[in-house]
This record gives sequence, C-alpha cells and structure tokens, in this order.
Amino acid sequence: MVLAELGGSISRALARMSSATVVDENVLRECLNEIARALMQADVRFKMVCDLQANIKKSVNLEALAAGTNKRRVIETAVGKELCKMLDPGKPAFVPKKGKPNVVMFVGLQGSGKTTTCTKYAHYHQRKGFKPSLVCADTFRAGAFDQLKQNATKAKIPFYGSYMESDPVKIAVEGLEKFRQEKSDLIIIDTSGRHMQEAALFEEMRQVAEATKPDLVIFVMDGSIGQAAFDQAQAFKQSASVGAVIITKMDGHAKGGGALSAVAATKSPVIFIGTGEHIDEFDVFNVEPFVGRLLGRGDLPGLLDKMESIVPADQQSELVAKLAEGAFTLRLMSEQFQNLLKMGPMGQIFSMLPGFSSELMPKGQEKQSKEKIKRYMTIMDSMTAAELDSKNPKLMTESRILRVARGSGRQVKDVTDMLEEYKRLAKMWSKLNVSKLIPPNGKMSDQAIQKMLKAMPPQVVQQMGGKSAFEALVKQMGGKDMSKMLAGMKGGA
Ligand SMILES: Nc1nc2c(ncn2[C@@H]2O[C@H](COP(=O)(O)OP(=O)(O)OP(=O)(O)O)[C@@H](O)[C@H]2O)c(=O)[nH]1
Repeated sequence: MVLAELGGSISRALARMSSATVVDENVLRECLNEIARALMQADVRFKMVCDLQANIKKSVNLEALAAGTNKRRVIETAVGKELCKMLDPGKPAFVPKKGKPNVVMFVGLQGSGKTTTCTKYAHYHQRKGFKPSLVCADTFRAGAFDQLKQNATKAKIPFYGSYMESDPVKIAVEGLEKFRQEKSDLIIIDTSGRHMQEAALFEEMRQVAEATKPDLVIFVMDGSIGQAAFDQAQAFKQSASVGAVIITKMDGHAKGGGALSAVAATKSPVIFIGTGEHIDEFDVFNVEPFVGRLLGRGDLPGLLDKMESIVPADQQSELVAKLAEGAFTLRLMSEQFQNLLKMGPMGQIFSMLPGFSSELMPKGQEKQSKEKIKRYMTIMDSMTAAELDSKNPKLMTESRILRVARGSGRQVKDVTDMLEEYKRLAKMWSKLNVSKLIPPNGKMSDQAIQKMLKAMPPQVVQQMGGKSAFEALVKQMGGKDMSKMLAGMKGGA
C-alpha cells in the first residue's frame, strides 16, 4: 500500500528533525518540504499541499516558544492537525437510524467498485441489526443486475431489479415502494456508472435522486485514480448532493492522496474504505487514527478491535487458558495461523502499532510468509486428530511424516519444516509460562515483559524495531488487555 510509504516518509521527516541539535526555522522548512514532497508523490493536489505548508508555518512560531518546549512535538501536532483538517470537512455524514426507511443512493464512475461496495455497505449494516435491501437502477451495463443479484443472494439481502425495464428512474421508484412496504430500514440504490464525459450519466443520476429523494448520496471512488480524483469528485458533487465518500481498492496500489482530494472537492467525509474484493474487506474510516498511522503514532484501539473481531472474546480466554496449561499442540498452531491470515496484510498491522511502519515488512516477505502458512495448513489438513492434539513431538515418526507428505501432495522436507516451526513455537510458549505472564486483568509487569522478550526469536524482536521499541510498545498498551494481543498475534511465521 503506497499510503504506508507516505506514512513512512512523514514519520521519517519528523524523526530527522528531532535528531537535529537545534530546531530552527531552517530545520522546520526542510522538514515541511520533505513532507510536501511525500504528499505530492502520494497524489495530493499541489494547492492542498501548499495550503498545508502555509498553515503549519503560520501555526508554529518557533521563536515564541518557551525555552524547554519540545519543538518536535509542537511541529508534529501541527502537522497532524492540518492533515486531520484536510480529511475532515467539519460536518459528519448522515448516519442511518434503525426503524426508519433510510434511503441511500450510490454514485460513481464505471468500474469504481460501486456495485461491490453497495453490498458491502448493506452487509455491514445488516450485521449491526438493520434490515437492508438493494435496488439495481443500473440499466446501462448489461451484467449489472446479475452481479448485484449474485452478491445480494450470497449475503442474504433482498434485492430488486429488472432485465426488461430500461428506465432507471422507474426501477428505482418501484424498488423503493416495494421495500418500504416490506419495512426495510435501509434501502440502497445502485446507479449506473459510466465515463465522466457522458452528460447522460449525470442527468440520469439527477433524475433518480429527484424521484427517490435519498437521505444520503455516497460517491464511490477508486483509490488508485490519483490526481484526477479532485475533478471527478467535483463533477459528481455538482450533479448530486454527495454527502459522503467511500474510497475503494485501498488494498492495491492506491496512493491514498485521492482521498484527501475527494474530501476537499465534495466537502463530505470519507466514511468507509474498501480493502479487497470480499464482502468483509470493508473498514470504517476514522480521520484521527488514519492520520495517527501516517505520523507513525499507530492505532492501538483499531488494532485491538480488529483482533477482537477475529478472535471473539470467549475464544481468547480459552486460547490463553490452553496456553497456560502448557498445551501447545499442532491444532493450536493451525488456529493461530488461521487468525494470522484473517488479520489481513501484516504490513497493515505494523502500521497500527505506535512507532512502526508497514515498511518494516520487507517487500516480498509478506507474500512468502503467507504462502508458507498456507503450505503448512494444507499439510496439517492431512494429519489425524490424534496427531494434531498430541503433546508428544516424538509421535511424528518417519512413516507418519511420509504418509502426511503423500496425503498433502507435498515434499517430506515441507512436512519436517512445518514440524520444526511447531517445535520452535512450542518451545517459545513453554518458556513464556503464560499463566504467570498474563495476570487475570491482562496487564503485564516489567518482569513479564522482559521474560517475553527473552523468549521471542531475536529476528522477530529486531523486526519490531528492537528491544526498547518492543518495551515501549507494551508500555503504551497500558491498561489494554494483553491476552487479546496474544490471542491474535502468535506464530511469527
Ligand atoms: N481489490 C479490490 N477490488 C475491488 C474493491 N472494490 C471493488 N473491487 C473490484 O473492482 C471491480 C469493479 O467493481 P464493480 O463493483 O463491478 O464496479 P462498478 O463501479 O459497480 O462498475 P459499473 O457497474 O460498471 O459501474 C470488481 O472486480 C470488484 O471486485 C476493493 O476494495 N478492492
């Protein structure tokens, strides 16, 4: 994710400044220039970058600062504030309320990910207890209704559309009527996406909006479109009263700068980002944690929430209890691997840790680690229940290894590699003595932190920024429950 590189460049510029013996106007200018370059490389508009620079210069008066003031902190805060200002238009987006017939209309260019995002949005609200429904008012693209139908059926969301009717306004009104009668409290209307030059697209959009009177119009934008984002967003804003933005494809090569432009052009907040093709790959967007990550401050609450959504609270204590018994089995390792895969890109996780950047994850290593985990999991699929639950490493004799290799279609070396990894992890967990390490309130003592550090493989500690960075991280977790952290982040493959 290029956005992570932007975060890396900004935090590097700030770090370089703090290593200067005296922070004067020159050092500040140098630092701001570096940040400006990074923002422009991330496709943020030139004008916005200039404004940001000017505003920071105006708000930081180095000479007027009292002696002893931490100048770096003052500058960092000013940079953070300005970035937040760029992303926060100052008025929140409309939030659907349960029990009322909320109508939300989606607009965007062809291929921006609109149809996929409609279903993600419906699914997100369905999980929050809403009764969503989908209306396909895209009569322009032949396969649009089939695509929506397929997505909606998979997610068990009622839908409406027509193969015969060519008037999108008529379909939208019919769909609205039908779902109002069925007491749907979130009626989502998908409209046609075409090229920006087509006046017909904007006229059609205006007519659908006029006929359905949506509570919210969401503009869906492909995160990788770069500098064109501003004009695109503005064109939509002029024809429909866009009230919120969703940026898609942030998992790919999105530079992220487009998000800032879309906010500026529509004066509407980004409410979600799409991070993949799958229905769950959809994250709520909050300005402060996002900027925090850009500045290398991390997003611990976000990280803990993410872990909690992957390993539910009841399973966390179960897992920790099993580890406390000293029963690290292959089955437990397989569960951990599943959790790791569900967490998404490791680089993204790193950027949520204070002081870390996703650049810590060497390029290519992410893919390699994932492939290795998947390979190990296929091997474990060919093992018997007794083998998976055994605490005796000697159980895996040569003939068993041969059988598992044959069954999983892998080489014997792959099986022995997997067993070596298991032994390494089992040794690490037995050294940790989990029951003493994590007291019932989840807070770790200094002594426990040292113990954990000793048990961790040196290369993992190094990858996390070294011993002191790890200590600082655990301290910053403060009152946060470390058992959540452990339940999600074991392995280290
Ligand atoms: N990687 C990735 N792909 C996405 C994301 N959102 C959508 N896509 C993919 O982008 C492609 C286009 O998505 P659609 O939902 O068909 O786009 P659309 O805007 O409805 O297209 P039209 O109906 O032609 O206007 C599909 O292959 C989606 O799977 C995302 O967040 N990440």
